Amino acid sequence: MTQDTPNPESIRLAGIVLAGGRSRRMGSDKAALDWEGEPMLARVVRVLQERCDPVLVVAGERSAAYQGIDDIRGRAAPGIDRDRVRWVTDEQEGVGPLGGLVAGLAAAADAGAQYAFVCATDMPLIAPGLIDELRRGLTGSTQAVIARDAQRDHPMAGIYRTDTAPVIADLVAGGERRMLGAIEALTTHRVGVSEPDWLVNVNAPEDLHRLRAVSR
Ligand SMILES: Nc1nc2c(ncn2[C@@H]2O[C@H](COP(=O)(O)OP(=O)(O)OP(=O)(O)O)[C@@H](O)[C@H]2O)c(=O)[nH]1
Repeated sequence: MTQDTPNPESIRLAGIVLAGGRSRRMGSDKAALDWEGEPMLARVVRVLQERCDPVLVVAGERSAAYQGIDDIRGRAAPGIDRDRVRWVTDEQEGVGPLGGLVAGLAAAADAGAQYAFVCATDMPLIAPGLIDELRRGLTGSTQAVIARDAQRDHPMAGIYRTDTAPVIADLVAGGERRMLGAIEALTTHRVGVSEPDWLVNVNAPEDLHRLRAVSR
């Protein structure tokens, strides 16, 4: 069956922010870390809301991020429309971001979205332009469009069809834990993005210090 290439401008995109995990290398909850005056999670949600509806924040109840998420839920976060944010809990704890991806895609499908832009909470330089460039890479048969830079593929920055949730759930059930495992199993298109900074993520305090120094 051939599928028509969707019109990139008319695709309704949900947003998924993977925000669980342990933040072991950082030593504190990455979602709650300050970036230019706001928690990183709040920043990422605010940027996604420029292109995605709803935005789904996915984390496990025991994850380090829960504190940060609760802070953002409880506090007035400027620029965020809280009615368009949903909070999704990992179905299975401890299987890492791939488990969060399954829960997020299933929730996005329930919300009526055919596609979802997926990213991580630890990407403080993310911008709507990244979503626009990925969206233009979608064709009818594409199950995932992910960003790549000169070094590598970035499955944490991609648009996924929401009907791939069961495929990825099967991978997780089979023991797969790598995000790359998902894109190897799907019909994936890679897009070289014009601004590699959009893809920068911070894992440890030194990453954050370095990025703050160069962003000044
Ligand atoms: N929903 C969900 N998100 C996760 C999970 N594990 C990691 N993430 C998110 O996926 C992104 C990349 O996570 P990693 O840096 O690989 O893992 P981490 O647990 O955050 O950090 P480390 O403990 O230092 O490995 C981050 O935005 C995390 O918040 C998980 O089990 N569930």
